[in-house]
Amino acid sequence: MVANRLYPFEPPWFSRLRWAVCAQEILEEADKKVTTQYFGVPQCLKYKAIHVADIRIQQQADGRPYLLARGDKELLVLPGHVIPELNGLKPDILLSRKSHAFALLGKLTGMQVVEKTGYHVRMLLSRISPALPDLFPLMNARISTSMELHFPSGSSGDEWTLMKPLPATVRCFSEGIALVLFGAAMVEKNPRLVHLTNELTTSIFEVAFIMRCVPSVIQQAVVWLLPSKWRMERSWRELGTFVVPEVIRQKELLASDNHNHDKSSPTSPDLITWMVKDGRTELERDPNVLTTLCGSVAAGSTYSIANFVCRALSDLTAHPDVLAAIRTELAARHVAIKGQWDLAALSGLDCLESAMKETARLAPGTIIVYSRVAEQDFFLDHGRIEVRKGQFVTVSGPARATDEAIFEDAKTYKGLRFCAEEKIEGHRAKPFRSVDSDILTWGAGRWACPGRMVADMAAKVLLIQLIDGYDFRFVGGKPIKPGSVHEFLFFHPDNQMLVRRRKDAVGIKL
Ligand code: HEM
Repeated sequence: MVANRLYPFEPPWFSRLRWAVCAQEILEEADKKVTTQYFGVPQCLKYKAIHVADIRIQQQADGRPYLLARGDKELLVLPGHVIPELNGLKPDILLSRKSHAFALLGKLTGMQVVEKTGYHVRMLLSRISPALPDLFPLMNARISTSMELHFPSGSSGDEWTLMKPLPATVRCFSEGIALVLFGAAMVEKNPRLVHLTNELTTSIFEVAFIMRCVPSVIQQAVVWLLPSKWRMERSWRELGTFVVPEVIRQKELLASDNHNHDKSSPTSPDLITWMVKDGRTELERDPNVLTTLCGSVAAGSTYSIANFVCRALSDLTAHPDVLAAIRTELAARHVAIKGQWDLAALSGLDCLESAMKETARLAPGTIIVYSRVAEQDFFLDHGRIEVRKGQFVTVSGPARATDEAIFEDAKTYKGLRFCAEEKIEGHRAKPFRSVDSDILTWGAGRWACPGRMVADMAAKVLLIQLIDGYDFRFVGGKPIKPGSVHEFLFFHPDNQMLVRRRKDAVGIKL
């Protein structure tokens, strides 16, 4: 028996639709630690008055694996405690790329090449993350200027302004991500790149989210009925008109520099420049492949950070005590560093780091994490779990992140839980940017998010200035719940909040 399948020969499309609208409830029910259980109709289906029989699934004992019908694939949901064992498996046994390309419908969204290469991932880890001290002032300037533009201006104490935080933060992070992808010179020369990567990302997600509801056999035809597919194709082509000539130009330049034996680091520490410089194989030097890799990094980054920052702001608005503690901490740091904020000054903010972890723990970007495909048969957990070649495996994020054995009062938001006196040492040793297989913000193992250092820096640049400079309030005092589609949780782009300049801001300018 399989979770989210009502009867053995149920057409997979029904599982697809249920998963698209009720993934959270389906996973939560399947995670319940019982041996055999009836699962009632998910609450959201009840509201929509769809009559389906009770879902009966066989669930093994506490912490044991189970099968989940997502509609497009049957996933083996593994217990979180096997993550260290999975981390030890070599890439010829367990691979992440295939499952990422599959989940975001690489064939339809134009990102299929990420199944063949992890070059962009390697570059983010080995070249971009170490270059963050150089990128910091440039990224900071772009994000901060955009913040001034898209958040309410005016003197402190002004009337509240009703605004949509997600589109505003997406604009800020598009500036930062464009810089990481293309470098300052290219973005200044072609400001259109900022909006273009944003448009591309939006249409990629629209195509993927809608087409995940359509049976696989007709996807290739049906996708062309979507306006977002046409928009996406246009954006990919336009992106190519910027990236391809730049790659060719840099390759020619490099060829002449190599001739002069120039082995120095490039002057601009951006993804394109590094990919051109380090590319060894045909694939890694192909301008069209590099265009796709830049587009797929944009897709994986901008909305992830924007969603996270909006969720964090919303959590802090709902918990003024946590917000006050962070403001006090920021004011103290501001005085200690005499207002000179650099990359080092963003670290060691215990309260802020704790609140960031808590938001990521309770409102992750996706409820299933550590998604991989088995390339060979193997056994786990002392031979108790058998995984067959070709099997898609995953881990339930909420089952791990809200496990009472790991987190006390696990389902309750406690923004300062990680910096409590008895936890502070562990907290400082594992700041927000660290891979943590209890919270799973970044996944885990060798394929944990390669953009986590960039995300940590960019999120703090915006969060610190927003927390110090603005007051936030819910419309009608009603807290905002995360939206969800398939396994993805998000802050809805149409969500509104009331925002105004803060009277007693200490004036942090990064
Ligand atoms: C708060 C923001 C972000 C969150 C929560 C997040 C989370 C994640 C997670 C959970 C994964 C899957 C890891 C796994 O399978 O174990 C992932 C993959 C990835 N992330 Fe992020 N991410 C964020 C920001 C970024 C940024 C800023 C970048 C780039 C600059 C980025 C680039 C990527 C890429 C390229 C992958 C795919 C890795 C692969 O194919 O192996 N992410 N991210």
